[in-house]
Amino acid sequence: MARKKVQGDTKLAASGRRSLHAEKTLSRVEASNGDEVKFVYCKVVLKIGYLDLPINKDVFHTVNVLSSKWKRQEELMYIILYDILFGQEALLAGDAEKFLLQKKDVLKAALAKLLVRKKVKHVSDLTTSYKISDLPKPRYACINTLKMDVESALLEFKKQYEVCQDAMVPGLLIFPPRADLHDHPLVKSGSVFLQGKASSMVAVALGPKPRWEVIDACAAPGNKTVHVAALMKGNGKIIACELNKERVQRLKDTVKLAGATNVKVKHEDFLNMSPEDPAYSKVQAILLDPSCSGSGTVVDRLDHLLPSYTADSDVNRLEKLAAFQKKALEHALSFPAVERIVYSTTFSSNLFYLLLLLMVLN
Ligand SMILES: C[S@@+](CC[C@H](N)C(=O)[O-])C[C@H]1O[C@@H](n2cnc3c(N)ncnc32)[C@H](O)[C@@H]1O
Repeated sequence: MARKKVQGDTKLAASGRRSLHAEKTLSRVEASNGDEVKFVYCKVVLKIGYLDLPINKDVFHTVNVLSSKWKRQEELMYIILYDILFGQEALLAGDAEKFLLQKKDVLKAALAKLLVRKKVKHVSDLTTSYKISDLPKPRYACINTLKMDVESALLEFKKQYEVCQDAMVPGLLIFPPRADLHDHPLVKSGSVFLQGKASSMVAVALGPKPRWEVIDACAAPGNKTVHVAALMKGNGKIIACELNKERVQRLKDTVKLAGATNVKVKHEDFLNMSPEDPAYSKVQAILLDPSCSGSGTVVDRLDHLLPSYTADSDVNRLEKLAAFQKKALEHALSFPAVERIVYSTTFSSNLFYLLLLLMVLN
């Protein structure tokens, strides 16, 4: 069996801000390892740095250059604006980049005005002048299309909330920041799952076809498992693997509540699932959402305020997690029929990101 190797593009994962621009601009990356060319297409899907966002918003607000066409792609505009204002490399030119590049001088002038208005000299001072807590965060909920269609869910929610559909993730609804949906009947019945935008992109990025066999390698509590099941319209087969006994029960409960009958829950260490086992010979896709530091959500977690927190314990934990993630990714790559892997994790640099890599293998 040929062993697939991640080549070259792992640096995308680590290259921070530039890589975040890759979503719309990187279409094909080839990496050669002698006679093995395995990693042909890679896409970094999510990319909003919380700290840059308010600056970019203020700049756009000041210059008002976005036509309605570009407003519909606002997130992409923020990323390109980031590159124009703070990037160090030449931009790859698509239509969106060309459009904003024409406004480069106006945008830079707006940033200069913002510095004056905020009474700071440098952009780094500007960044710290924004408080994360000042950013209103919308609430998201993902419709379980195994139980309910999007229109019916919208009709129901609109009785109570101002709600709209997300432009990027089908079936994802956006609610106002303070909407509390935990006790909503549609949530209780498993027709809707409370899942943030980043998490909701994972199954969509995997893009499973209804007849596929899929492994969800680190599955509990199972929100992504049931999202994959819904995208497969309840057909095909999902093997949902979970190591932790208590969490296996949670996973089973989620699957049952969602009515996802094509999911087989396995209480096992993913690393012990043998790629040579005939039971997995037809597995075409793997969703890999391994335990991670959550550092990409550090602003919400506030771990550093815990009495047990020390910088050393954090480093130790990160090293262990990183070693596990590497093993798990290598293991996923060793399944013979796998064509697609989505690897999802959070990481932090001086900004905060969730990283989602889609690997299409041949
Ligand atoms: C980030 S959570 C997964 C979240 C899940 N994908 C979801 O969206 O609901 C990671 C899970 O992987 C499990 N896990 C950790 N190591 C594992 C291993 N070696 N094999 C299988 N599961 C593992 C953890 O117990 C945890 O439940």
